[in-house]
Order: sequence, then C-alpha cells, then structure tokens
Amino acid sequence: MPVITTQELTKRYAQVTALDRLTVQIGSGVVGLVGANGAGKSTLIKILMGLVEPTAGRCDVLGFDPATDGPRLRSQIGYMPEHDCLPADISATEFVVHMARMSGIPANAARERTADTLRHVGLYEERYRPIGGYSTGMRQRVKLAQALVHDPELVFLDEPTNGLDPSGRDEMLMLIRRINVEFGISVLVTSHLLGELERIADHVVIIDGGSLLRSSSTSEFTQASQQLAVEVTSGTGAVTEVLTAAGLDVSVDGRILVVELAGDETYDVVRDAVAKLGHGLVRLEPRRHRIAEVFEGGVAGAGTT
Ligand SMILES: Nc1ncnc2c1ncn2[C@@H]1O[C@H](COP(=O)(O)OP(=O)(O)OP(=O)(O)O)[C@@H](O)[C@H]1O
Repeated sequence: MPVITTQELTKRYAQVTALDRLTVQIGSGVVGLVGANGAGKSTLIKILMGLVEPTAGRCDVLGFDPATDGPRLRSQIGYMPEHDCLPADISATEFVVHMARMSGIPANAARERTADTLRHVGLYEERYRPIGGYSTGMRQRVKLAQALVHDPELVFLDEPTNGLDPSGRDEMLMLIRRINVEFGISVLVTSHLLGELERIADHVVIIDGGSLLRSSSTSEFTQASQQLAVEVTSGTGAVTEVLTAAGLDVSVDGRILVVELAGDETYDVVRDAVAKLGHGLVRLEPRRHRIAEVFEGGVAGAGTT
C-alpha cells in the first residue's frame, strides 16, 4: 500500500508554479526525492505535511488528507527542515525533550526517548553542551533527532546532507538507512545530488520544474549495462594496453577499468590478460549504470557526488 499518493498536485505562487500537476505514488522504505534547486521538493513536503495548501489536486499521506487532517497526520510524521532553525543557547537534550513534549509525550518518557535518540544519532557524549558550539554535522543530527523522538511512522528529511563534508555526508546517509532498517520508519529524503540517494534509497522520484520526470526503483535505474567493471591489484596501464591491443574498447574510471562487452568471451580475454601480466584480479563483473548516467542532461543543474 502506498504511504503517499498525490493526484494532479499543483502549487502556484504569484510568480512561479512550484508544483505542476504532480501525480505519484510513494511506498514504504527509503524513497529519494531528487531535483535541482527550485524543482519543488520543499513545497511538496510542506503540502504533504499540511503546512501549505495546494492550489489544485489532492494528496494522501498515511491514509490522511493533509489539508483537513493535519494535526492527526503530524503526530505520526517527523520533519527535518532544510534550513538551520536551532536555538543556540540550550543543549541538544533540552531542545529534543522540548520537541518530544510538544508531541504529547509525558516528561519522563520524553527524557528517556531523547537520550535514546541522541545516542542513536551519535550525539550522546555532547548532549549537554549548548547547540551554539556545535559543528554543522552535529546540528544536522540534532535536527534529525527531533524528527525521530516521537517514534513517527514516516519522516521527511529535507536536504539532510547540506553543508556536510564527504565523511559527514557518508555518516548521515548511513544513519538515514539505519532509521528505516532498524526502526521500520519510512523515509522521504530530498537531495539535489542523484548519486548520494542512489546509495541508500529503495526508490527514487525525480522532479523537474514541479513535474514528475521519473519514479522508479533504484535497481531499475541501475540495471546492468553492456560493460564490464574490472579492478586489478596493480598494472592498470599495462592491462589497458593489452586489452586495447586485443581489440576491446577500454576506458578508466578511477580504479576501475570499464570494458565494453564484445560477447561472453570478453570475460576470458580480460582474465587471461591480467594473469599473463602477473597481476591479481580484484573484480570482474557486469558494470551497473549509475542513476546520474541514466539522467545525464535530464535534470537541469543536478549533480553527482
Ligand atoms: N513561499 C513562496 N512564495 C513564492 N515562491 C515560492 C515560495 N516557496 C517556494 N517558492 C518558489 O517555488 C519554487 C520551488 O521551490 P522549493 O523550495 O519547493 O524548491 P526545492 O526543490 O525545495 O529547492 P531548494 O532545494 O532550493 O529549496 C522556487 O522557484 C521557489 O522560489
């Protein structure tokens, strides 16, 4: 059963159509909502939470109509907003306890759940320090903790990796995956980076100019290509030369040699060439498309990690 359904959902502001007859169904698991800046991602989330009224169309979230059943719906969802919105002079514990109390959780339970949630997001040691002294990564984790503390069924995470360095990004992405796997919470996570959602999302929805470009499972996007990915322990240059001399089309992508498949015998040619040169074979497998390649040029301004 879909967690979210939209039907011809439209939002017009004075100058801009932020959502343009968007019809999509979103299931449970981790779903990535991808689009360039201004594509309409935040507007969609705000409508799905009942915070912004659509100009036209309908939507359903966890069986509720956000426009008429906002308060009941919001007790079952969590929201991590895009922009920084944290008070500087109180601790993560005080802030998250406050947010838990706002959700109707009794005082003792709110303190317990806050400690558990802050431990889960990796802020347990720092939980009594004022938020004003936190790094960007720690502040993102406080925003994530307040979205989870009332044990929602579904969380909306708006650009959770914004402002993070590569290792901070990786940690945040793994944390998001764990929210779904360990707690069974469905996640709708937005990003303007296709590559990072490909790593954690079961399903990806791509919007452009407020319209649906594509909605597919991640595995459909990343189906096998007509190429082999080859990784060797050493001698990348020599292996490339030998394979090229054998008539194969080879390119280098970081540590990986990408070899165009010219029939099943390509596997043997690669294996024999690597063995003859005395190098080890780390990997020899069909290469999968990356989502960004499928959409090369399709999403204006969208980048890859
Ligand atoms: N309250 C508003 N009043 C007028 N225009 C708005 C308002 N909110 C959003 N817009 C416009 O609607 C369009 C979609 O904005 P939205 O914030 O939903 O995009 P987004 O995909 O979340 O992008 P970003 O990641 O940059 O926030 C943009 O052109 C934006 O300027």
